Amino acid sequence: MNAPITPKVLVIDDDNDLRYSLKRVLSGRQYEVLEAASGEEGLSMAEQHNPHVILLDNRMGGMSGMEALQHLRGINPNAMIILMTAYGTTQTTIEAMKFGAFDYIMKPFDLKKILSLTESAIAASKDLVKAGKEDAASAVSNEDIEGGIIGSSSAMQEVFKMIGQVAASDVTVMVTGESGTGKELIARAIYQNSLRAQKPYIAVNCAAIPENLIESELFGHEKGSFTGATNQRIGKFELCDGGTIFLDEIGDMALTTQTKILRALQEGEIQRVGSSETIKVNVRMLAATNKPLEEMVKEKTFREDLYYRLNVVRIQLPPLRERKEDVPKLIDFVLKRLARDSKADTKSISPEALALLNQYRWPGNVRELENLIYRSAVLAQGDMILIKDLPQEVVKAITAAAGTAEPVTAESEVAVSASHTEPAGGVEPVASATATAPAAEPLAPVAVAGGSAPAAEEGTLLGQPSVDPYDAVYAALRETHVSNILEHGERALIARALAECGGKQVKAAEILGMTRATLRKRIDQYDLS
Ligand SMILES: Nc1ncnc2c1ncn2[C@@H]1O[C@H](COP(=O)(O)OP(=O)(O)OP(=O)(O)O)[C@@H](O)[C@H]1O
Repeated sequence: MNAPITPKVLVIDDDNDLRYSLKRVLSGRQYEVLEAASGEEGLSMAEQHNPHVILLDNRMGGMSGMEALQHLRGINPNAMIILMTAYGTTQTTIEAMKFGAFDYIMKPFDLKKILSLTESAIAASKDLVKAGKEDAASAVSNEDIEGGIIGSSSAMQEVFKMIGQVAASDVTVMVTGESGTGKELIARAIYQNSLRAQKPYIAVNCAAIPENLIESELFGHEKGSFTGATNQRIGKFELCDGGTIFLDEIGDMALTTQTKILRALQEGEIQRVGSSETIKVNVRMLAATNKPLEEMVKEKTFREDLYYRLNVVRIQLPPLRERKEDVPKLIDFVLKRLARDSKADTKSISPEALALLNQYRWPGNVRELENLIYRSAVLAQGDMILIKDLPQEVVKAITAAAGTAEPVTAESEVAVSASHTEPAGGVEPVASATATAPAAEPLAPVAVAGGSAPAAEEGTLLGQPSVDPYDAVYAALRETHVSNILEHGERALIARALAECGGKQVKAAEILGMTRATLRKRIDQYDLS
C-alpha cells in the first residue's frame, strides 16, 4: 500500500509576517508548507514542487497575483489556488473566478477560515487527481470591465463568484433583492463579463412603462397598428439582437406581456404589434425584481412557466443591513466618485460617524447610503464628514434605538427612507435641519493599529484595525443626551443584557457585574420592566 501523500501548500506573498503566520498554522496541520516572496518566485516553486494548494496574494510588488494566477493555471492545472487580497474589488473576485481560482479570501482573515478553505481545497485537489482529470477551466478573455461594485462581505463575494461562473454562458439569470441593493449593477456586470460584452445591452424598467405601451416598447409595432402608431417602430428585442436584455421589475409586467416574453425566451421569436410576421431574435435575458414572485405565481399574477424559465440561475442580493462590513468601503467609494465628478471634495468620514452609521439598518440599502453620503459630504465643512453632518433623523433613529435596546423601528425607518431615496446622482442634496444642527466638538481620531502584526494565533484577524466602539457611542450621545450620558449608557446596557438573557435577572446581573438587588432598582428607575 502506498503511504499517504503529505499535502503541499505553497504560500506566495510578499508580506513576511503573513507568510510566517500561515506557515505556522498550516505546518501544525501536517502540511508541507513552501514559501515564495514574489509572483515570479512562486511560479518557479510551483513548477518545481507541484503543490496541491496555492495561497496567492493579489497585491505584490512585481508580478501581480492575478497575473501569477493565470501562469499558475498553465504550470499546474491541478493545483487549487486561493487568492488572498486586502484590496478586494469586485473586479478582482470576478476575474479570479474566471481565471479558475478555487476560491477567494479577503484580508484580514481569520486563520480558522483560511485553514478550512485550505482543507476544502486539498480535498478538491485529491478528488481531481483521483478522477485523473485535467482541470478544464481555461482563462477566458481578459476584457476590462468598468468595476464600480463594492462588496467584501462574504455574501457579496458569493455573488461575485456567481457572476464569474454564469457570465460566460447564455443562461437566464434572475436577480432578486430589496430595492437599492444593486440588482441593475449586477445585471450589468454579468453582461460586461459575458461573451456578448461587445454586443448591445438594453435595460427595460417594466414598472416605468405604461401597460398599453410595453409590448410596443419591447417588440415594436407596425404603422397604424393602434391609435398614435404613426410610424413603424423597432422594439428593444430586435434592437438588442445578439446582445443582452435586462428586464427590471419583471414582477410588474402584465400577464399578456409575460406570455410574449415566454415565447421570446423559449422560441427566440417575437412579433411586432400589429404584424403576423415572426421575427427570430437571439437575445440573452436577465431579469430582476423585488416582488415575491413565488407568491405571485401562487396568486396566478405571474406565469409559473415564465417563472421557471427566468429563474434558471438566481442571484439573491442581501440587504445592506446583513453585510454591514461593506459600509466603510461603500462610503469611501461614494466619496471618491463624488470627488471625481466634482460634486463634493470631502475625503473621508470620522471614525465616530462611521461607527454610528454601522448601527443603522439602511432600509433603502446602497441607494440610501449613496444619497446620505452625498448630502453629508456637501454639508461637511472640512475634509471629513463628522456626526454633525449626518442627517439628524438618522442620528436620532440610531440613538433612540440604542436607548431602548430595540432595533431601529419600522416607523423611523420609513421616515428616514422617504427622505433619502432620491435617484442617485441626479438630485441636489437637501439642506435640512442637518445644516443648523449644533456642532459637536470633533473627538480625537480613534487609534488604528498600524504595522504588521507578529505571527497570529488561530481565531485572530490578521491586519485588522482596532476601533473602540465607545468612541462612536460617546460622540453620538454627546449630541443627543448631553446632560445624562452615564444614565443613558447604563440604561442601554442593562436593557441589552436583559434582552440577551431573555429577561432573566440573575444572569443579566452577572453579565453587568451588579447585584440582583441593584439591577432591580435600576429596572424600576429606568422603567425597563
Ligand atoms: N455593491 C455596490 N457597490 C457600489 N454601488 C452600488 C452597489 N450596489 C448598489 N449600488 C448603487 O446603488 C444604487 C442602486 O443600485 P441599483 O439601481 O442597481 O439597485 P436595484 O436593486 O436595481 O434597485 P431597484 O430595485 O430600486 O431598481 C445605484 O446608484 C448603484 O450604483
